[in-house]
Amino acid sequence: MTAQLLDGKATAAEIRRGLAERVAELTTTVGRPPGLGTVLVGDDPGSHAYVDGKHRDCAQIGVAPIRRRLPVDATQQQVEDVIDELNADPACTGYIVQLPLPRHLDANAVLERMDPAKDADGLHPVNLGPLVLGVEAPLPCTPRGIVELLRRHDVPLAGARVCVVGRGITVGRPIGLLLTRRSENATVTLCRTGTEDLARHLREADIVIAAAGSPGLITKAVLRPGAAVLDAGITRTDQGLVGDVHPDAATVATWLAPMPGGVGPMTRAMLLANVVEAAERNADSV
Ligand SMILES: Nc1nc(=O)c2c([nH]1)NC[C@@H]1CN(c3ccc(C(=O)N[C@@H](CCC(=O)O)C(=O)O)cc3)C=[N+]21
Repeated sequence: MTAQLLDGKATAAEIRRGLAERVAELTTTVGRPPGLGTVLVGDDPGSHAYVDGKHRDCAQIGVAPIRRRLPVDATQQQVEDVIDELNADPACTGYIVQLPLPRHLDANAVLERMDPAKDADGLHPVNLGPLVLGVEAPLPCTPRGIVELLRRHDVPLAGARVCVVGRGITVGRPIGLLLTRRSENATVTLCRTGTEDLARHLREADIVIAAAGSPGLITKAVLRPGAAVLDAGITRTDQGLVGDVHPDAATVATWLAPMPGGVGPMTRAMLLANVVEAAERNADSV
């Protein structure tokens, strides 16, 4: 058996086509396109590549890119000045601060200074409250992308046993909150790589979401035959980017969202969706 592809690349392209139509309409009614800002501090090549990708996505659907770059030794004040500037800029509908920030900066203070209405990542503390409450607010992009990918491939969620590995703020922790909403009704076990008997939790799961940043962690040996497997892990090595899911997993899984081509493109599509939705909310309120 070889797993069917949860094709994030194709699904994201389809989502972008729908968003492009909404952007065209907004641009006409509002008189200017929605704008997505990125704040990049330092010169980490990986971060540069990700941010470039986000700007390419913007260009494809007619969203205006707003780039802000700061040197690796930027002060807290300099970064916060950029945040204040984007908060005040009416052309900037939403923006992200590319993480991680250099260690000398206080990332939480930077994120808290953002206007929550412009939080394209859905990671502002003010937007994490509604995530827990299940009321409307921008959703974290990777969890939203994972749910969208599963839905569009008719992978059943209601009653499914989901094992998440990784309890990070961008993926693991919030995906547990999304999947246990009434609209999804999954049963979620949230593990870390050090969870005792991790293999036992994994073997019980109908759906495995790997977000640990631990290359090759999920092998066929720890999977229930027929499980759906989504790789949200990404580690930069000398051999290139490596996911959390071992290639042999494809021989026992029914569904596989691979890295690359699975969760990553969906994350980027959801960033665009968050910006377009923010622009639509703004257009409705004037
Ligand atoms: N404020 C903030 N928001 C983020 O969303 C954020 C961040 N900081 N910091 C870094 C991580 C990482 N991340 C990725 C998104 C897409 C791909 C992606 O599209 N990957 C391609 C492959 C990329 C390649 O080949 O270079 C794929 O999986 O097919 C990867 C990584 C977003 N992040």
